[in-house]
Order: sequence, then structure tokens, then C-alpha cells
Amino acid sequence: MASAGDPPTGPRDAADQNFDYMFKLLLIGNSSVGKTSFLFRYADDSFTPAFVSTVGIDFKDTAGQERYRTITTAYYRGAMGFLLMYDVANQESFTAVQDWATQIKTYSWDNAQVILVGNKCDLEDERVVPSEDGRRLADDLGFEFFEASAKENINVKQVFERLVDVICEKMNESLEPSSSPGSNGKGPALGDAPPPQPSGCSC
Ligand SMILES: Nc1nc2c(ncn2[C@@H]2O[C@H](COP(=O)(O)OP(=O)(O)OP(=O)(O)O)[C@@H](O)[C@H]2O)c(=O)[nH]1
Repeated sequence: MASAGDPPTGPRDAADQNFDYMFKLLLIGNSSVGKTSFLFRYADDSFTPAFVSTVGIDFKDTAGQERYRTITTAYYRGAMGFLLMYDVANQESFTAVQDWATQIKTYSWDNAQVILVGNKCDLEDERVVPSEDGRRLADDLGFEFFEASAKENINVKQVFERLVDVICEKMNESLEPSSSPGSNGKGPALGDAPPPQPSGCSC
């Protein structure tokens, strides 16, 4: 058990440490594509083969239903980046990407950045979604694309770092008065952008 004098150990303590910006990022995609595993690999460098479904709402199935709109909106509000994930060994999860993308466009901030991630690329023998199909869909949707594996630790760090990079690039563009389409020259035209939470340093 931690006491007052102990060094920081947990996520809450980590949140108290210095950082440049805090962004809300969401991992979305069908159940069992590996969202939790991906996050654990990044945060803890750990992986467990057991599957315990995260308890929550299936936003893909509830999104069209008016009674869930408030919850869905609240969940997406303020998110500056998304990892939209499918499983390269699961066709249904790939087919669902279009629905998830529509949901992002409906509920999130216009400038939210999205990376399409084909997870479980270690399962080469079970692969049903060719890399080219993933890349083509990402191109069509205007997203960046990575294949990755939470299990084998392939491209996990790279995906998170790329997402943060593109968010920072977008923020910097928005902060340049002349390059912003909605700018009136009087200052940054962040519009309805969710404000990042700076701690004093540049990105
Ligand atoms: N082979 C392989 N298995 C993986 C990989 N990532 C996750 N898995 C396995 O896939 C299963 C589902 O992973 P989860 O991380 O729980 O999936 P999820 O998307 O969070 O699922 P929900 O919580 O239901 O939304 C688990 O058995 C994991 O061990 C991967 O990169 N490769």
C-alpha cells in the first residue's frame, strides 16, 4: 500500500507529473480486436492472452439510437485523437470500420485525428484482411494507417507517437493566424476545438 512518502507508482500519480499537453485519445473498434491489450502494451509493456471484455456500451450498435445519443456524445466529447482498430484475422471487425468512422465524424470534433490500426498482425496464418485493403480503406477515409501487434509489441509505441504528432501538427496549424481558414486575423482560430491542457512547454 502506498503511503504519503512513497514515490509515485500508479496512473493517478503519473497524472500529477509534468507533461507538455494532455490529450484525450479514444481507442474504438469491435469487441476483441485488442484495444485493451494495445493500451496495456503501451502503458505497462505487458500482454495477457486471456480475453476479458471491457464492460461498457457497444457504441457502434447504440449510436443510431436516440436514447443513447447523450452518452455517446459525452464519451466522444473533447477527444482529439482516435485509434480506430480492427483485427486483421477478423473480417467483421474490418467491415465495421466504416460504421465506426461514420460515428467519429458524427460525434467528434471536426479536426480530431484518426489512425486506422490493423491489430494482431502476428497472426499471419489466420489473416483475412490483406494489408493493401487496410491501406486503401484508410486512404479513402483520409486516415493514416498502421498494422500492429499488441502481442508481439509491433508498432504500438509508433502508433501512439504518430497520433500525438499529428495532433500537435494540427494544433500548430490552427495557432498560425494566417493559415487558418476561419481565422479573422485577430488570433488563433481554434473554433470549437477542445482546448488542450498546457503545462507551459511547447509541443
Ligand atoms: N494474437 C494476438 N492476440 C491479441 C492481440 N491483441 C489482443 N489479442 C487477444 O485478443 C483478445 C481480445 O483482446 P482485448 O484487448 O481484450 O480486446 P478489446 O478490443 O479490448 O475487447 P473489448 O473489451 O470486448 O472491447 C485477447 O484474448 C487478447 O489476448 C495481438 O496483437 N495478437
